[in-house]
Amino acid sequence: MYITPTPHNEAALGEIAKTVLMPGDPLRAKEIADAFLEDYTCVNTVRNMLAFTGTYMGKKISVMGSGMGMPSIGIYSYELFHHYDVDCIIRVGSAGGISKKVGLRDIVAVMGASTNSNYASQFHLPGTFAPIADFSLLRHAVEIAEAKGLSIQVGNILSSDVFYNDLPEDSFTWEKMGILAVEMEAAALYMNAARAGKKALGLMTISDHLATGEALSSDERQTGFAEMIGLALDTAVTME
Ligand SMILES: O=P(O)(O)O[C@H]1O[C@H](CO)[C@@H](O)[C@H]1O
Ligand SMILES: O=c1cc[nH]c(=O)[nH]1
Repeated sequence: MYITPTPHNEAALGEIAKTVLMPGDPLRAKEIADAFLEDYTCVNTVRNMLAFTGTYMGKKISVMGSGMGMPSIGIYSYELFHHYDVDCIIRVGSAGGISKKVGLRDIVAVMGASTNSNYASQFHLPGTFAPIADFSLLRHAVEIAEAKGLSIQVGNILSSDVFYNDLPEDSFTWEKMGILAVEMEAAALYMNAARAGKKALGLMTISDHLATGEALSSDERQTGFAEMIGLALDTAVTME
């Protein structure tokens, strides 16, 4: 049974599309709607976690902020999957490079999301869960990126509960396991999708590199993110 609105989302059932793009920043959701969607309306303003629904290449698409961190995306993605009958969420975020294999502006398609969070404990599993992307979404995104000539890496990332780590060198401990980059939401999104029997994918643009200290300027982030958003939208449309 779908119960809307929720404590965090004032949209009515049907006002949110089956596919939702989720950046961490709700203002980026507005920028995405402005730049990519046609005939869009704002369907949520609760807590300023803005959500917009419009069309892209004739297909109904929503874009909504997730907030930062796993508790936040945990709430919003749960409600989208369970209360709004959303089928597919594509997280579009920034990430800090850990591996030398990734450089600034690269897009990382998140095949697996390792984590230092205990988000999975709620599922009472007799072991360790491996949060992974929906394969069909991942495959389409990689094929489209390659056709567009985008610089894309596919692999495992770290979804971290902390941005400011008291032991910054911890990040590099993950590198020996092939971790490409660090962000703060994908693992919870993938777990919620798995539990709901729905689809999720994370696409990240490398905005800074922990090993080199390099960081994109705000203008460069804008351009880089536009490539990632276009990729996410083209993937969403192809999946229909
Ligand atoms: O750019 P977004 O999507 O917010 O993602 C990254 O940026 C935030 C930290 O600055 C965290 O949410 C992290 O996951
Ligand atoms: O979570 C994040 C996102 C971008 N850059 C980082 O270093 N960490």
